[in-house]
Amino acid sequence: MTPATKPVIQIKGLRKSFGDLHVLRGVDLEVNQGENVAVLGRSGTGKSVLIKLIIGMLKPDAGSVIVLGQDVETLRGRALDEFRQKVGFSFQSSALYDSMSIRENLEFPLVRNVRNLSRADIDKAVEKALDDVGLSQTINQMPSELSGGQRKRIGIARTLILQPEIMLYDEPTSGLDPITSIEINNLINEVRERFKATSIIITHDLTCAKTTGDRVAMLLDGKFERVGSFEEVFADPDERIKQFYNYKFVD
Ligand SMILES: Nc1ncnc2c1ncn2[C@@H]1O[C@H](COP(=O)(O)OP(=O)(O)OP(=O)(O)O)[C@@H](O)[C@H]1O
Repeated sequence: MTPATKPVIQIKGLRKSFGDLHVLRGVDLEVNQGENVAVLGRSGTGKSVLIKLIIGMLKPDAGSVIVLGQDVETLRGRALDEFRQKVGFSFQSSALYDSMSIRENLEFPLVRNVRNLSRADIDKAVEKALDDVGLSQTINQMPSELSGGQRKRIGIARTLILQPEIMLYDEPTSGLDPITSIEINNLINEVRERFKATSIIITHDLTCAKTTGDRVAMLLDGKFERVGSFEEVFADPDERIKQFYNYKFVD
């Protein structure tokens, strides 16, 4: 197997229900090293549940999630902490601490997760992470002084600072105007190029899926009904796809 086709996320027969609500009904997906997969689905179809299963925040009812060769369900304690450092999760809300400066927001995951770092190491890592997302000038600002797009970038920088092997983006463009969305899409692609990271991008945004996804996986009725290039997934759309994605998108 060549490195280009090495699967780093392997999901098989994954099922998850909450009482009578059968959210995931047999999800299968393989994501290869260095690949960006965009997961599209309507609100409430289980995209966040899927992410939580991938990072071990939820347990599957059936099926398996193997990430970086480890069965996520079996990870506990320190092994789970180490695993979560390799899998960066960028929240929909950016989840910045409003009372902390941008510098302090970026230091936070480092200080919490990496032991024995010197002040100089921390400063260097923060400066590099900010430079990676093109926002060096914001280092001493507060989150409230930044635009929505800048906050999303800082959220991504805060995830990148731990140099994860996998990036999970939850709605990276939600609430942004089309131009700022394009900038975030470009950043997601740059992250793949520069860090050779493997990414799953959860989105409702067709432009985001088209721009960032090497492949697109369409979650419908608890399963990935269609997986392939954007063009393949939207060729010959059935009624369920047409109903929700019948609008124009930016190229
Ligand atoms: N811990 C939980 N307990 C009970 N029900 C839950 C739990 N987590 C999610 N659900 C339900 O599972 C369904 C899928 O939720 P999920 O958050 O994954 O949707 P989503 O596709 O991410 O939606 P959105 O695009 O709106 O964020 C929803 O009906 C939700 O209410």
